[in-house]
Amino acid sequence: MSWAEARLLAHGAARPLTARTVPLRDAAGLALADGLATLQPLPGFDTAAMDGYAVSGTGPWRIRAAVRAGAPWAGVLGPAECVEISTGAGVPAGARAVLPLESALTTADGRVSGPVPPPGRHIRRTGEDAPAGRRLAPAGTRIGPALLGLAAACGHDSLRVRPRPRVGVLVTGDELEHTGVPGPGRVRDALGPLLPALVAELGGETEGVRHVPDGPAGASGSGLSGAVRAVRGADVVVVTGSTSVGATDQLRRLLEAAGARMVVDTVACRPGHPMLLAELAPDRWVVGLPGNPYAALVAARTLLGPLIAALSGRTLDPLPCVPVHGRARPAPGATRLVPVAWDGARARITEGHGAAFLRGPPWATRSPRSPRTGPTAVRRPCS
Ligand SMILES: Nc1nc2c(c(=O)[nH]1)N[C@H]1C(S)=C(S)[C@@H](COP(=O)(O)OP(=O)(O)OC[C@H]3O[C@@H](n4cnc5c(N)ncnc54)[C@H](O)[C@@H]3O)O[C@H]1N2
Ligand code: MOO
Repeated sequence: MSWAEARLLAHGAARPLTARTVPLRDAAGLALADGLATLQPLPGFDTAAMDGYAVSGTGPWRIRAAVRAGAPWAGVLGPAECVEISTGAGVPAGARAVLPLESALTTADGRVSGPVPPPGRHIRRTGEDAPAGRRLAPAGTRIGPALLGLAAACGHDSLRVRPRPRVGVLVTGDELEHTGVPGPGRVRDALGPLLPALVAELGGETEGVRHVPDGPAGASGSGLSGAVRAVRGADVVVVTGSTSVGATDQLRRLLEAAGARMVVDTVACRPGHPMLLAELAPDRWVVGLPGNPYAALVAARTLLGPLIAALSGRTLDPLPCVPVHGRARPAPGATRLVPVAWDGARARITEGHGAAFLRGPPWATRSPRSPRTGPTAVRRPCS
């Protein structure tokens, strides 16, 4: 299976989690379950955009009232009349424009004079940004700070969202140490710390990280199969370091014995090819990541990212197609996955990306511009 196909299959495998309604303060980072429509026109009334005078006809203008933000004035301006007005206040009926304070003079008889502003000057018209009912974001949009502000501006107190998929992490490997500098033949666990942060970045929530011995399940139910059963309440169980064909690599045997449905079983990419995705029971997913840390990272981006996006009701972003420079070993018949840092419109391969090493990946950066807004010559989506 090609790398591109594996990504799409992982995204296509799962249906979105059941939607729930949450207050705005709890919605950051989640995905909209429904489109976001505005409950009122934006802005909701003709609004002064400058401190000054809302004037009618030509001057000099007689001042009828002082209008402040939040306290509308119900009168109607006639010719040569004005109100003193604050930025953000409602512009009264009959006003043609706002004359800024800096352009206005007061005459000896207390009237206002100044250049006649063109119609509509410094007035934000009702619904100028969006009429009431307009859909401003589709279902599946990830809710960032600006979208929260927009939702509030539209009059919403809560949003229907998809909850964060819950991910249980099982780290296997009898050679692993979880603190300090490992002794001879021992290895420091890099994935226990890496995965919760990656899961959060991908839009999920880690239920817990458990360390599981390599040995098969004994009568006590210990071992990987017992550990997978013990992860309750998670939508996805991620297992690291048990994907190969060695004596201690039990994940495929365990899945087969449990009657799991394999969705992705080995991918034509380097590193990370032993990765897998299986449905253990309806709506319960297992992602197998290779033990080599960089291989695990790319495998998680290949399968876990799209799976979490699907469970969250989000679409998969198209991949940008850009010129890349730097050294990468070709992988005949497979996709070579390398960390890249953006270097203007090009991507530079960061050194130190062997399957077992994490020296290069921390320097990888996301695209500085969306593939949809960048110059098309260098950012056509890859097929
Ligand atoms: N006969 C074959 N052997 C291997 C093949 C193969 O096709 N045939 N594939 C190799 C590739 S590629 C990979 S990747 C690994 C995948 O193996 P596992 O997923 O079973 O992982 P392990 O064997 O347990 O570990 C591999 C390597 O990674 C280190 N490791 C494991 N977990 C961690 C961790 N949490 N933090 C840091 N390092 C970790 C472990 O010590 C090993 O060095 O299989 C190859 N073999
Ligand atoms: O392909 Mo393995 O996944 O070399 O680390």
